[in-house]
Amino acid sequence: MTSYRNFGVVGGGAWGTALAQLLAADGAPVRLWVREEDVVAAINADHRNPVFLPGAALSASLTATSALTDMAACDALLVVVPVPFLRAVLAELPAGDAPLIFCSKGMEAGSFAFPIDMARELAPQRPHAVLSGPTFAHEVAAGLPTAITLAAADRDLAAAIAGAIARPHFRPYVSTDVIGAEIGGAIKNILAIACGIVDGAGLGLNARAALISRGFAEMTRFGLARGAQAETLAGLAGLGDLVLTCTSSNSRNFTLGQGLGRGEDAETLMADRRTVAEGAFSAPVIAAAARADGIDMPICDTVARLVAGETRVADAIQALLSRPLRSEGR
Ligand SMILES: NC(=O)c1ccc[n+]([C@@H]2O[C@H](COP(=O)([O-])OP(=O)(O)OC[C@H]3O[C@@H](n4cnc5c(N)ncnc54)[C@H](O)[C@@H]3O)[C@@H](O)[C@H]2O)c1
Ligand SMILES: O=P(O)(O)OC[C@H](O)CO
Repeated sequence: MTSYRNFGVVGGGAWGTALAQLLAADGAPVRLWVREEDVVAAINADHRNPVFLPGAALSASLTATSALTDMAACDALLVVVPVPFLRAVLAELPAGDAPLIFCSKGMEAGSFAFPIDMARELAPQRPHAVLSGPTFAHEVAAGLPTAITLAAADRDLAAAIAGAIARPHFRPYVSTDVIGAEIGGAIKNILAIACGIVDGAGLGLNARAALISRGFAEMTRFGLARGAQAETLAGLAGLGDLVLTCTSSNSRNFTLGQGLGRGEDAETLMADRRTVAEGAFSAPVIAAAARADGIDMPICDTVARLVAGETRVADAIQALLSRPLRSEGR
């Protein structure tokens, strides 16, 4: 079985930096591609990422570069670029056959592509995998216990990557259900915005539990229709991540929702921020994909309309609560 030792990480936001630190903590050399020159300089000089992961001390063996060509020497690449910018970065990656392990959570506007779909188009010669689950970056960087799904169509590839990135406190579970892992991560972000809205609007914990449960029903309908396995959606990359992000103000998606719930408008909340709330990008895309496929996803659709400023929170809640009664299995 191939063993991967020379990891590169593409994307120096909070999650890319935390994953690079995970792999470099034992002194292994890890190369991190970072778009922002000030962040490259801070990582190399001070071993810190003050913009995206303040507070985490980084190993000296983690070095940053702003040149994607420097990633050519790596034998596996973790790709951690937010989905709206992913296509452009993939197109600039140097050619090679090192596997790409996608760690971003979302669906691209227009194409309805998940990261793996973009990779099949732009880097078909490379093997592909997905890493997704309940993983706040600052906790992983701090070495707190974490479990995650590592999915690849080729089980041997998934097992080889899982073995190479596993650490005593970081436990990947192997799966071949790539689409399930991608769908779980993309949809939980949207539902975290919904739960933040409920929190910000002071609607109570019953409402939050109802949203998590009915939101999971939406994730399951969408996933099963696209060939995902129910056990993946009920696992770390689906329900596990849904519970984490829907219950914590450490989540950027949840805090965006809290602002919306307090009556602030989405444009103001998202202006000038350097971090991403992927759910705001994915909500209209998943809602449109579901509509096109005839899949009922009222919560995701409502989040999409709230983020677009097309409805007000009070009206949206009223509309959701006044839908016709139905069986729970639907
Ligand atoms: N932060 C977490 O705890 C966490 C955990 C798991 C998964 N994720 C996922 O990882 C992905 C990256 O999130 P993050 O938290 O690392 O990012 P972040 O919010 O910390 O930082 C934003 C990132 O976007 C990049 N960016 C901004 N504009 C860009 C452009 N035009 N072209 C290319 N890149 C651009 C920045 O360079 C930076 O890397 C997202 O899909 C997120 O859902 C995040
Ligand atoms: O801060 P969020 O909402 O992007 O969530 C971060 C991770 O996806 C949690 O698993």
